[in-house]
Amino acid sequence: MKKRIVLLPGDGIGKEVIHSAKDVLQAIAEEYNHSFCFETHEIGGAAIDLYGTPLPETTVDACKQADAVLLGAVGGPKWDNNPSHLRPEKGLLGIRKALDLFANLRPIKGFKNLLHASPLKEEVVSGSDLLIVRELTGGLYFGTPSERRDNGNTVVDTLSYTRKEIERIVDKGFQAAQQRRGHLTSVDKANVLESSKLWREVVEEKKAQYPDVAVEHVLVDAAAMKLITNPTHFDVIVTENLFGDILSDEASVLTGSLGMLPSASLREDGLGLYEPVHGSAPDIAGKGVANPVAMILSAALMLRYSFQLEDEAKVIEDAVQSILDTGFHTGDLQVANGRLVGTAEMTKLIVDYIKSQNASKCIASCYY
Ligand SMILES: NC(=O)c1ccc[n+]([C@@H]2O[C@H](COP(=O)([O-])OP(=O)(O)OC[C@H]3O[C@@H](n4cnc5c(N)ncnc54)[C@H](O)[C@@H]3O)[C@@H](O)[C@H]2O)c1
Ligand SMILES: CC(C)[C@H](C(=O)O)[C@@H](O)C(=O)O
Ligand SMILES: [Mg+2]
Repeated sequence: MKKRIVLLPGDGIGKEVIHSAKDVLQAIAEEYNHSFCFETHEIGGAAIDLYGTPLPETTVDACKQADAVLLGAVGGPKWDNNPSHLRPEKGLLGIRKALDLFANLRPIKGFKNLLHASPLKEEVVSGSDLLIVRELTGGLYFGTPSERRDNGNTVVDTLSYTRKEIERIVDKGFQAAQQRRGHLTSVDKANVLESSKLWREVVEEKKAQYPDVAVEHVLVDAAAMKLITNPTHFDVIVTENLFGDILSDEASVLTGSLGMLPSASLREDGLGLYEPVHGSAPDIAGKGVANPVAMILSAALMLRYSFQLEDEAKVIEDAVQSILDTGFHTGDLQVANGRLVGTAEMTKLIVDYIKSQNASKCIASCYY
C-alpha cells in the first residue's frame, strides 16, 4: 500500500513524539511491504515564528492532499500573551475546521501492570475500556461572537450548534456503540443549556434507528464523577466539544497518564488527523523524557481508520502492551519494579518488538 502522510510536529514535546510515530510507521512499512511517504509542515507556535500565522495556507493545502495527517501538539508559554488570532491553539482549531474533522474518537483502555493515581482497585481500572466520541468543530470553541466588550470588562463566548451538527456526531456515537458493547451514554447539561436540550432531543429521535443500542442520558457533572468512581459502567460516551475535552483528560487517569491517550479526528469520508490527547507539555519539553505512547497509538488508529490496516494497527497496540508488561515505562508512569526509560528508548523498544513479531511469523510460516 502506498500512502502520503503529512506530519505536523507543532511545539514542545509534539516535536519529540512525532519522530517516535514516524519510526514506528517506517518499521511497519518495512515489515509489511507498504510505502509511506512523509511530508512535514508547520502549525502552532512554530508556524507563528516562521510565517507569522499559526496555520499557513501551505499546511492546509498539504493536509487536504494527504491520505492522512499526524499531529504532535501545539502551544507553550512563549506565545501565551499573544493576541488570540496569534495563539498556537488557533492553528489546531483552524485545521480541524478546515478539514471538517467533526468526530474526535478518544479510546481509553486501562493498562495492566501500571500503578494508578486513582484510588480505585487495580482490577477496576485495568478493566475499563471506553470510547469518548467528542464533537470537534462546533460549540463554544467556534461560536460567534466571542469577544470582550465594555472596555474588556464583559466577555462573550457563544455556544452554538445546528441540528445537523448534532445529528452527525450522535450517529457516530450510535455506530461506535453498535461496533462495541451496544451501550451509549449521551452526556449533556440539559437541565440548564438550550444547546443540551436540542442535543437530548436529537438523541431521543435517533434511538429508533439503532434498536440494538441501549442509550442513557447523564448530566456532565455526574458523568465526571462516575467516570472515575465507576469507569467500567461506560462503553461509548458521546458529547459536545468542551465537555469531551474535559472528560477525556479526566479519563486519562484510568490509563496511568495523559501521555497514554491517542485520538482520531475524522471527516465523514474517512479523512483523518491523528493526534495525542495531551498538549505540548512545556514542563518536560526538550528533555527527551516525554511518553511517546499516545502519539504511537494515534499512528495505530491512523492505520486502522484511514488505511484499513487492522493487522498492522494491532501489532503496534500489542507492542505497546508488551513493552509496558515487561516493566519499561517513561517518567509519567509508575510501575512496580519497573525500568525507567526516555522517549527514544521507549520508541526503540516498540520498534524492535514490531520487527521481532514479524520475523517470528516468517520463521513460523517457513517452518510449517
Ligand atoms: N492537542 C494539542 O495540541 C494540545 C492539547 C492540550 C493542550 N495543548 C496546549 O499545550 C500547552 C500546555 O498545556 P497543559 O500543560 O495544560 O497540558 P499538557 O497536556 O501539555 O500537560 C499536562 C501535564 O501532563 C504531562 N504530560 C502531557 N503529555 C505527556 C507525555 N506525553 N509524557 C509525559 N507527560 C506528559 C505534562 O508534563 C504536564 O504535567 C498549552 O499551550 C495548551 O494549550 C495542546
Ligand atoms: C489545545 C486545545 C485547543 C485542545 C482542545 O481543547 O481541543 C486540546 O485541549 C485537545 O484536547 O485537543
Ligand atoms: Mg484537551
